[in-house]
Amino acid sequence: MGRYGQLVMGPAGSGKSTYCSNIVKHCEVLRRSVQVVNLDPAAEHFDYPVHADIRELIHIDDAMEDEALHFGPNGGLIFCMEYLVQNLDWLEEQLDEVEDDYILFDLPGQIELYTHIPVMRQLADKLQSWNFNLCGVFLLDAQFLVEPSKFVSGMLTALSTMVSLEIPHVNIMAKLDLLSKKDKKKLDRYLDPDVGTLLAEEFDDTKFGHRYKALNTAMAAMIDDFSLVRFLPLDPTDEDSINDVLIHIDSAIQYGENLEPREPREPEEQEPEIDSGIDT
Ligand SMILES: Nc1nc2c(ncn2[C@@H]2O[C@H](COP(=O)(O)OP(=O)(O)OP(=O)(O)O)[C@@H](O)[C@H]2O)c(=O)[nH]1
Ligand SMILES: [Mg+2]
Repeated sequence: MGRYGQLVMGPAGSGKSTYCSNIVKHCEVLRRSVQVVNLDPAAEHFDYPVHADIRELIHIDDAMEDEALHFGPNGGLIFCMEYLVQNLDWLEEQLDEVEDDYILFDLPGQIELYTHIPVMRQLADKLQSWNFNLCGVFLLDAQFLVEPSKFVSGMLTALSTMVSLEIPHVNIMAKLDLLSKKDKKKLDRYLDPDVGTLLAEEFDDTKFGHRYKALNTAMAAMIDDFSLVRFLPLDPTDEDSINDVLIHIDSAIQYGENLEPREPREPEEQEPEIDSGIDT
């Protein structure tokens, strides 16, 4: 069996660690083995069993409390991630111990890490050289997506991450359970967006919109023409929704194509049926 990995990315608080924990719980029911590696040196709390933890290599406090470095929280985080990519043999050792190689990498939420500095690309390249089939999983909080201007800004962040990593990429609209009824009704427009129309509605009657109409039109055309960015909805209270997301990512990394058939469960231990979507 090959090695498979998800790089779980997204802005601060977008739900990355919760997503990892939900996928682990979901896979337990499916009897699928999935491990999580915490790569957030500033993490304080996560409720999944951790296979490896960057804080054993370097902790954000190491960078902030060091007399010579004196970093603040943001510079400290970048320092730690650069330290990680200079010491990737630590990660290689941790990963060598895993038997079933399907790993979720829970990453920090500082957006510069994905858009401005090369550490994520270096990490992804290294994992691929260790035979990982990788998928970038980019989470954005649904509450920050259901307005045209926020949507475009989120979309461009996701796009810039996708372009810089050059690996299969899935965008997720997370925390759907927190949307109001009114916002839920608007959801279809954002899941299958016509960016030009969205922007025109938001900006056409404003001074800004008038001045930057050409720019907005070009941006919308680029996103539409290339179908570059789509979001998958994720409602953690709905197992089908978690399953759909997982099937999508599995197919992006071709997981499941060479799997051995699994033994069926005894009837008494059967849990609620969830279609794994994988032909066994
Ligand atoms: N209702 C709801 N709350 C969520 C969901 N996902 C995350 N949360 C909450 O949002 C907050 C942030 O979630 P985390 O999973 O820690 O987010 P994160 O992206 O790992 O955050 P950082 O690592 O700090 O960047 C927590 O209070 C979670 O309980 C969701 O799908 N639904
Ligand atoms: Mg987290």
